[in-house]
Amino acid sequence: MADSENFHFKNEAGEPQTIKSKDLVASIANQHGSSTIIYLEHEGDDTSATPKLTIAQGDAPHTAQPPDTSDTETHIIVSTASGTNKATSFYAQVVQPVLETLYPKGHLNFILHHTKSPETIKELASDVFLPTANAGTSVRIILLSGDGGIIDLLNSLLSSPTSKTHKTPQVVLIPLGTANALYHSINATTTDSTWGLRNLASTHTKPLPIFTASFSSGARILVDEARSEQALPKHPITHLPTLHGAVVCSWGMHASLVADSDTAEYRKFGVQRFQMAAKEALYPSDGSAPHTYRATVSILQNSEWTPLMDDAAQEHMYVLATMVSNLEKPLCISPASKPLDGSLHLVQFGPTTGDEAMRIMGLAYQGGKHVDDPLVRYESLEGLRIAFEGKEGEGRWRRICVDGTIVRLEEDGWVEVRKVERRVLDVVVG
Ligand SMILES: Nc1ncnc2c1ncn2[C@@H]1O[C@H](COP(=O)(O)OP(=O)(O)OP(=O)(O)O)[C@@H](O)[C@H]1O
Repeated sequence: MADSENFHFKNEAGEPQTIKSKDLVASIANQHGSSTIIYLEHEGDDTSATPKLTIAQGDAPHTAQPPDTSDTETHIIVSTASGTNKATSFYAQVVQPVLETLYPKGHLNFILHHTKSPETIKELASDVFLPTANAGTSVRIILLSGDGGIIDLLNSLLSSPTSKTHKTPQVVLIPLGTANALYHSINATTTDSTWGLRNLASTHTKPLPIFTASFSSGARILVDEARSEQALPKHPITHLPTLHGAVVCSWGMHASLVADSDTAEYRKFGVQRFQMAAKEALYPSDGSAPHTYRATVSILQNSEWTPLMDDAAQEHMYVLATMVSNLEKPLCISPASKPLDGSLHLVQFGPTTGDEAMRIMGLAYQGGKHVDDPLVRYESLEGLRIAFEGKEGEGRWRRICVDGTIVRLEEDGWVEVRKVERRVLDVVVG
């Protein structure tokens, strides 16, 4: 029997048991004619701590029927350096036993990959997943990573043309990164506390909406804690440096704090690293005011580009276009965005004091109340363009964030973001 909050079952001794429905991964029929109930137990209120997995036998209504996997090539990617390096132990302690239970025979054919470098996921996508999908085989990728893993998949899958027989690969997101914006946005309206494990038995998918960011020719990706630079992939037709994203493109305070906090030292602090870097940027050690960011920002609405404001008034602190509602589980950046709805929203505010910026961002952590603040501009759009036109001398103020990747532009550089209609990855949903 299931009520909305609790799931009831009888254990092997016939004793009644109750668990929270949100912790139930699946209740499935087993070969003994009874049920196998898979659920998680959380320690205290710390939702970031690895939960305890329980697999019980008993009598229960069935909530899932794991699909036949014989026609699908299933890959598991464990992104070993995501978040606080927990993906390896989470796979061994939680994901692997769940897969063995859901797919007693099928899991023997699943192909397991542990990442060895920042290139592993990109190489798998271009060398294995794309050719397999192009040959007309169904590919399902179980991805234990943060947003970076999805972006790596996306960009590599888009780097070569697809064939006539191509089948869009599916991805099951298991959130093992720092912010996990895409996962938390897809699940913003659900009460699922199973770290995406419930979707391991699901056959429902939705296309992942994406955007394209095109850059001026001198744009470079900053890597290795900004100690080195990399060229961006070039678009096959426009030949412009190009990145594809599914979460966010930002400049100003957001891009700076993502960039500044992407060091081994900061990463140890998990999701706190973003707020720590924000404080450093907003309260410079010399006591000066936070930086005023200067560039011409334009928005695309109803197929027309319009500057956000008069050129002389173009000063900013926060400029961000997003396809998701939540940048972190508690940080609702765009309350009007619904899961995988394909919308793009602008969040912008101008130069202000550190205290005011903290107040505005504090409202975002209260369910997205910042969008009602008079200082914040919030609207739906089809594209965003940021052109520096020599207005920012120092490179650190010309850093753009595309889903966590940091791109530094030239003094007269520019970036243009547009939604694109292309089906590259299907996300498995509940
Ligand atoms: N073994 C490894 N060595 C070096 N880099 C790795 C390794 N494994 C994964 N990476 C890279 O580390 C990055 C991890 O990014 P990911 O987004 O998954 O985690 P995160 O940044 O902690 O989370 P989020 O983006 O959700 O905040 C990816 O770019 C990935 O390619």
